[in-house]
Amino acid sequence: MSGSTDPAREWAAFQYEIYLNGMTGAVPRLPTDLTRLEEVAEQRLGPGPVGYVAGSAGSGRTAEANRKALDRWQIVPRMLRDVQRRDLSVELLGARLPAPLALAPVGVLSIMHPDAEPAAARAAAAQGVPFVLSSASSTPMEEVAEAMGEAERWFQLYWPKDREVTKSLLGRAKAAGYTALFVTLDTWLLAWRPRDLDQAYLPFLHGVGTANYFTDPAFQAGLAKPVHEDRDAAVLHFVRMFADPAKTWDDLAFLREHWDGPIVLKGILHPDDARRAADAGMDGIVVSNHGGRQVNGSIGAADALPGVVRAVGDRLTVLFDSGIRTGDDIFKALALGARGVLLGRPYAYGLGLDGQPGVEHVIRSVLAEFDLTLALSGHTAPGQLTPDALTRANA
Ligand SMILES: Cc1cc2nc3c(=O)[nH]c(=O)nc-3n(C[C@H](O)[C@H](O)[C@H](O)COP(=O)(O)O)c2cc1C
Ligand SMILES: O=C(O)C(=O)c1ccccc1
Repeated sequence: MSGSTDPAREWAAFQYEIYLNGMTGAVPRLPTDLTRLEEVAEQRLGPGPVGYVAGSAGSGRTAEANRKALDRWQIVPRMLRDVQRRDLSVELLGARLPAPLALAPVGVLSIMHPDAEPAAARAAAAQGVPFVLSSASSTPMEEVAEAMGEAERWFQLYWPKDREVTKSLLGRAKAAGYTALFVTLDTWLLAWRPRDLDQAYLPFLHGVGTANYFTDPAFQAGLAKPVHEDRDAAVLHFVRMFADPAKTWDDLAFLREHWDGPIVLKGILHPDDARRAADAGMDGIVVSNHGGRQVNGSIGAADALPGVVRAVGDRLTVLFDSGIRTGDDIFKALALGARGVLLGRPYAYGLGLDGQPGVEHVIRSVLAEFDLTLALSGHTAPGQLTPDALTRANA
């Protein structure tokens, strides 16, 4: 998107582009109701990969709770408020963004499409939306950065056991132009995930998700033989050092020491943990339950949001993910106090179904829908949204 146009107008114009394409026979290849992406992905993509992405922890209660928590709220539109000109832009983590949206860190994207992270990152860059690169990406972080040009990029860390590897990953991320660091706190261990267990499908065992490590000098230093000479040993080493369940709040000082940009803790659900993040001098948090992929039976992320915002909303940047599927979901998360949202599975499906254009379709659709929801309910900017815009749905 060129910087000179009004982003909100451009997203609304996408609606007409879709009509026109439809009229000339160039029908959109992906659903415009983004809640249908999963069903289409299930039909068209391989059972292992789509099971990995769509799957969640245990019996799926948390993924379900995420949807219920958002559906419990309903928007109460207001009339006659001059919504002709809208400005969706926000300032987040030191960056001016065209909209309160970023693509969530999703590892192992090559299981969805051979173009993987660089394609998703290019799609994000084309829309001015930040891309959060997973440390478990299937492409080295430098290559993804290269694909993005000057566009805003953030790096997500799975915090390794080994300090040298941690320092090395942070140094590389900084050098490659990633500005903010997202540290994921809810995935020191992979949860009990029946779809993957039943299909015996784990991407690492297919050698996916190790790119940042296998290219890392500090990681390589811990191997008896080079990666290409003993790949199995390298994978085993990766699995052992990839995350560290022994970490505590005291360890955050180490990250502060080795990262001079904004640090965001991802996976906060309890107000006391949010306070601890603020006390530790963190710049932001993501209220998230990892899309329901970690603790089955846990609180729906949107149910956790108001309490966290009450506790720390004025002390650090509160972001939100888990369950966002549509533009009205973004509206609700912002009205409940989030300053921005991350989108997870929907863009992974877009990538799987149509590569970079598929991700662009998802971003443009969700933002067009958000812009229209904002306007049609009487608002012209994300900063105007408060809980007053919502009501609890009758059970
Ligand atoms: C296939 C898949 C891989 C993921 N990989 C990561 C990851 O590498 N790092 C991370 O912090 N979160 C990861 N997540 C969690 C997302 O960042 C995000 O929290 C979650 O997808 C949000 O929920 P949603 O999918 O309902 O939008 C992953 C999620 C999925 C579906
Ligand atoms: O699958 C996930 O949810 C996830 O976070 C992950 C963890 C390690 C590697 C790739 C993805």
